[in-house]
Amino acid sequence: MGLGECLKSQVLCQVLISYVFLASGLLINLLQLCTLPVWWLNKSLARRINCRLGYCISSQSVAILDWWSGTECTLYTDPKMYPLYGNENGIVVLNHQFEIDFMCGWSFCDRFGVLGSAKVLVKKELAYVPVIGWMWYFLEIVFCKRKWEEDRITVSQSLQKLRDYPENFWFLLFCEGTRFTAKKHQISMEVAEKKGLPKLKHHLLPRTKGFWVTIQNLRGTVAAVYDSTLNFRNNESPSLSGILSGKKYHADLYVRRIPLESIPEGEAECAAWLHKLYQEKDGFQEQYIQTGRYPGPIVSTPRRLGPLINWLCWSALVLFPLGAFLVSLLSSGSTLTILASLAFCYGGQCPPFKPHARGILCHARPLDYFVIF
Ligand SMILES: CC/C=C\C/C=C\C/C=C\C/C=C\C/C=C\C/C=C\CCC(=O)SCCNC(=O)CCNC(=O)[C@H](O)C(C)(C)COP(=O)(O)OP(=O)(O)OC[C@H]1O[C@@H](n2cnc3c(N)ncnc32)[C@H](O)[C@@H]1OP(=O)(O)O
Ligand SMILES: CCCCCCCCCCCCCCCCCC(=O)OC[C@@H](O)COP(=O)(O)O
Repeated sequence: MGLGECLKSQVLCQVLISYVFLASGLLINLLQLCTLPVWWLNKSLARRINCRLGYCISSQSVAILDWWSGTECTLYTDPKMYPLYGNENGIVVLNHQFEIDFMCGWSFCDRFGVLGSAKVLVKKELAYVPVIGWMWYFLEIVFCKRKWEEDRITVSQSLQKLRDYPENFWFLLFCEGTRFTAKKHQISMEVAEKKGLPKLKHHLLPRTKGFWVTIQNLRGTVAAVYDSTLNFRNNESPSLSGILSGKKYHADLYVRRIPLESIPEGEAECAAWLHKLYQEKDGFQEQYIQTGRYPGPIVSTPRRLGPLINWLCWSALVLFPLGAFLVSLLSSGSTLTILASLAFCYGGQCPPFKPHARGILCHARPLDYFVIF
């Protein structure tokens, strides 16, 4: 094991990364709160400031993925479409199978300059999570309760507000509505059978209402749907704890750009269109599993330095007071205080976290609970 790998596997490093994320995140949440008066004076300026502040938080997860773990994210797409990515608004339809799928999504957002403004239709529970949830509130993320009677009004209202958003954005939709597990797959295929729809092997049956309401409300604002299918090489089962301990994964993302005009307007037609899209996505996954490749060429999208620089700056800012505190603690000379501090630092160390299947958390260390939501 090299020095780098040895360092990355240290629990202390993972604790420090988490400390930087939480301390700087809360500080940024506070700065976001301070932008409230700006909303009344100049809404567009407030939104732009919040995009930058949001970037400071979400790019830390990109830095950990791209630079700390060294995970490679490869893009398969039509090179002719490449210049459009990041220069127009898009609705991203992504499969929801991996614990770190959103981190790979964020990494691609960064590579195309839309990380700060990235949007998602997310379950309401996440709005209350400090740092990420509070950041999302200021970024006008769309929350849903997964109760259509309530969502049809609130989701539409939130989407309408994005019509005059001052920056290009990608709006992410996990149409499956929940992360893939074997049990959920079995139930959803029973629903497919009842509805007379073809069975899917690698996806859950998509929920169509969120997609339809998004298309309906963002027509004229968004140029295209980016149909995106993600998988990992060599049957890797990536996890956040793996990323934190510096494990390198290999993500492959296949993106097709579908102009919004080609998507039907009526609810039933739009739903049928989405079901057909998921049947095609299922075919792409099958091809990937059989051949290790998606169709089409690979386009180079190198990781960017921005997230690393941002991460180093925030680390310096929040680690300095922590270092000063520890020095003053050590110089106090109280053996009891020093022993208590050491016990606190290492007390959270449990046996390694092992997911027994993709996406299922079965034995988590304290830090893993952060993403169990
Ligand atoms: C170039 C590079 C390109 C791309 C880069 C990639 C990405 C980057 C982009 C952006 C990144 C930004 C941010 C990412 C950061 C973090 C995000 C992380 C995680 C978020 C995870 C979530 O929160 S997912 C959960 C929330 N989202 C959703 O639920 C969306 C999908 N759901 C819907 O659309 C729903 O319809 C709804 C929520 C709007 C309403 O739900 P409800 O349940 O009330 O209604 P439904 O219509 O869905 O349900 C009733 C119908 O469903 C049928 N049914 C019943 N059981 C099932 C079943 N098991 N499976 C399928 N269908 C079922 C039932 O029969 C009803 O059918 P009807 O025919 O009667 O309608
Ligand atoms: C404390 C550790 C910090 C270390 C720094 C690393 C940065 C990591 C950033 C973490 C950001 C967390 C974003 C929350 C995303 C949650 C994804 C999620 O919630 O997926 C599950 C849902 O789809 C389905 O939920 P269910 O249908 O099971 O209900």
